[in-house]
Amino acid sequence: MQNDIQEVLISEEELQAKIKELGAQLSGEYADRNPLVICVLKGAFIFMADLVKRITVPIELDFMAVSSYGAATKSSGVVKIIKDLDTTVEGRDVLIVEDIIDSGLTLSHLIELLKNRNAKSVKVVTLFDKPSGRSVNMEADYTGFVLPDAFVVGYGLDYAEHYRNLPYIGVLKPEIYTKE
Ligand SMILES: O=P(O)(O)OC[C@H]1O[C@H](OP(=O)(O)OP(=O)(O)O)[C@H](O)[C@@H]1O
Ligand code: HPA
Repeated sequence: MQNDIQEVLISEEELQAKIKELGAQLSGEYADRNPLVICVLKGAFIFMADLVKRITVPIELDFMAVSSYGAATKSSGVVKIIKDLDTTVEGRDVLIVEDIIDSGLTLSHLIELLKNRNAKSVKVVTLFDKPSGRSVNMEADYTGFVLPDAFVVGYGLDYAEHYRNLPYIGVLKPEIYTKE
């Protein structure tokens, strides 16, 4: 698995230091608001677990599974909801936890959905942002790292469902996916 990685971009230690900072910022923003913190599965599962341990104020959690990449390195453009929330968002302060914003399609779809369901506020924290990939206008409220134009894996992010369990973020060797 490690042999398929061209370069480690962000180490485990750098990830944890940034997540601690984000947790402190969010604890300030959401004190006394009991936000509904929504994990966008599958990619954000590790970030969600590490982030909520760094939030020191009361929160509630929920999970949504969304997919648009399949076994590809470009978004299909069709955002499929595979698992919906268990909780109603009406009147709630909602914080979406994403692993990466690339084209922006997943988040623009989700934000519209949650606003249509009458959430009181919808904000986004993303660990990674790849601005070079954007096809729609989309900015997170809180961002961990800005990434270069490369397909990355690890720390929850996959290529064809593999590499999610790498503890760091790495650039995948292009020969792994050029047969697409
Ligand atoms: O900004 P975008 O171009 O929409 O890309 C970002 C989304 O793509 C990935 O999810 P994917 O659809 O691969 O599903 P997964 O989380 O199950 O891997 C990632 O986890 C984000 O949710
Ligand atoms: O660079 C990426 N890697 C893995 N999953 C992704 N989903 C959007 N961009 C990426």
